[in-house]
Amino acid sequence: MNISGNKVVLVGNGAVGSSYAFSMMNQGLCDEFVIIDLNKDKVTGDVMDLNHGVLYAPSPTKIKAGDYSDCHDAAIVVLCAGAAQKPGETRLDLVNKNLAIFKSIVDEIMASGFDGIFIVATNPVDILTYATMKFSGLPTHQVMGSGTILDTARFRYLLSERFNVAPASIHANIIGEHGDSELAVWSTANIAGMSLKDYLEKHPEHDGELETIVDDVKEAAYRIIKAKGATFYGVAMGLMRITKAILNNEEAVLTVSAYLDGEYGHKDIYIGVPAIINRHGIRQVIESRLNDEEKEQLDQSVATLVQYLPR
Ligand SMILES: NC(=O)C1=CN([C@@H]2O[C@H](COP(=O)(O)OP(=O)(O)OC[C@H]3O[C@@H](n4cnc5c(N)ncnc54)[C@H](O)[C@@H]3O)[C@@H](O)[C@H]2O)C=CC1
Ligand SMILES: CC(=O)C(=O)O
Repeated sequence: MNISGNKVVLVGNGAVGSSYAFSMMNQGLCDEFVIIDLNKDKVTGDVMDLNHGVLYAPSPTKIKAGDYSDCHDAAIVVLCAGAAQKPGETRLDLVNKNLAIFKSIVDEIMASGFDGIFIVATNPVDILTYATMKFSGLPTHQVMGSGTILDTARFRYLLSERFNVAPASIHANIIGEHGDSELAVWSTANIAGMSLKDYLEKHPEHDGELETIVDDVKEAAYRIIKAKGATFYGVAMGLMRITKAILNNEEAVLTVSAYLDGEYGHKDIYIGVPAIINRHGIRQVIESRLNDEEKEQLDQSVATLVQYLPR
């Protein structure tokens, strides 16, 4: 596995990919950032535009247009290529179209000799992450998806608004499919070690508000797509956060789409769960304690995804 250098290659420079490129440049996280897309004019324009902002970034990134041969010495390849949902479509509706696109992209990347870490964002992300692992033949720890990193951020933002506590000080996760069957792990959610259940007993004015928060998380993408056609800033920050955890060898716990090999009672599936991320990719899936209702919901989410896996 290639764990030297910090070159990042982005494949898919649409709304999500270009927002990710901007957040990466803004944070100055890597020395070299290469962009690949079928739409070469858009890449040319974005590369110029991004480079014109580098002076004001905390440290300089060399940003350039590239092709698949650039992946050979990349530490990370981020996949944002493919079709996005139209209003009314679910993420799972995109599966056949995006699996076909991914087969050709992943084959080209592997032909370059790539041996780094894949981060997948394209939907349905859990299925495409599994497909990337299968198409690439890389070990499961070198392939991850953005999973529920965005849903967890939406959840913690909404909780922070409700309780007037910073999102970073709220410990609460959304797990499962990045999609309609995802679930909130309420049983372990806490603020400074105080469970949300205990917190609510002390703040009865918030009683009954929590279930609407989960609905708001699940509906967020549909509402944003209806309002402006696509969602991209939130996921771009989530992708940047995962990239940072890898490049800085952080051992950070993030809710990514990770391969389950018996954890939570499931095998041979990628799904959103908390996992420790470091320079080697996924070091370990964390098995949070779930209550019976949450376990049942996670089982349902796995059952939903299994039907779509390419076998
Ligand atoms: N995981 C998550 O949390 C989120 C995932 N998404 C997903 O990200 C994906 C991208 O969404 P957008 O950027 O909004 O779509 P977009 O349509 O703006 O961009 C897609 C890009 O992929 C490129 N592309 C298509 N086929 C290609 C190929 N064979 N090789 C290279 N480039 C190719 C297109 O030229 C285009 O630039 C969608 O599947 C969307 O559902 C979007 C938001 C959140
Ligand atoms: C589009 C999508 O997957 C999201 O915003 O959650």
